[in-house]
Amino acid sequence: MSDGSDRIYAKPHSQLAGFRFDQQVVDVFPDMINRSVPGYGAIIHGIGQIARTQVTQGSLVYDLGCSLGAATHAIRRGASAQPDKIIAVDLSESMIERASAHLDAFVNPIPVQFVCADIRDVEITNASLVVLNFTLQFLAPDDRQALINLIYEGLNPGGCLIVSEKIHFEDQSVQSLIESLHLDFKRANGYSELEISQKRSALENVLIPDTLAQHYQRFTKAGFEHATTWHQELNFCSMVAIK
Ligand SMILES: C[S@@+](CC[C@H](N)C(=O)[O-])C[C@H]1O[C@@H](n2cnc3c(N)ncnc32)[C@H](O)[C@@H]1O
Ligand SMILES: O=C(O)C(=O)C[C@]1(C(=O)O)C=C[C@@H](O)C=C1
Repeated sequence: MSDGSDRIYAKPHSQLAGFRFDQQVVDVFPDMINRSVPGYGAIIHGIGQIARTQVTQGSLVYDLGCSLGAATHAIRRGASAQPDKIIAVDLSESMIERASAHLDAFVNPIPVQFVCADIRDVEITNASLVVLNFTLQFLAPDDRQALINLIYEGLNPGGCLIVSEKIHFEDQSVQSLIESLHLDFKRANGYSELEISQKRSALENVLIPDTLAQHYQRFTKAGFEHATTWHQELNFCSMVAIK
């Protein structure tokens, strides 16, 4: 039985498979993401604050790639208007199972519908807020623009999209400096060199980061006229685009 601490890569793996959001990741996910992503807690808190003004009466809210629903619960706590519901989508059955099982522990009048599906197949409509919190980076790069276009079309006027991502820097010196600071962050959170290097290999070709410029170009191409980065810590940032 797991105590919730992430030791997935603590022992040498003879064959390293690509990273997957399976049951063993579900069992340690909160610990893993907090120890791996600088600013994760602040971003979840900020999503709740953005929800306070952005979520509108009778609209729909989408949490795409919801994992265990951390952003969903922040939105429920933060929203000051009553949306129809939050549609929280994830492709991992294990994630959706665990998120659904724990829903009743969070008492709140805003209904949540957990859906196990590919976010590329979800119909987005009447949306006041759409969240992609560290999800877009796992989609094939060629599929990213089409998803942002669909989200733009499904947002109500004034509606907003939050995209949090691991980012890559075009400038090699900046990339190496920030990357080494991120490795220090992981070490300071108790990950060994073996854990860090095995996780890095597992994420190769699975998590493909864009540059900030690529994100902004994508927003503009979809039709968004307003976008900014509202949070950044090292190579992890959160952007907001408003229709
Ligand atoms: C880093 S986690 C997201 C964390 C979560 N949003 C949070 O705030 O805690 C990425 C999630 O995206 C999901 N995912 C990746 N590709 C997906 C896709 N094509 N459709 C639906 N979910 C996807 C994974 O299963 C995983 O649970
Ligand atoms: O880039 C890394 O080293 C990570 O561990 C990042 C990351 C992410 O951004 O989603 C990858 C997988 C886990 O979900 C937790 C964190």
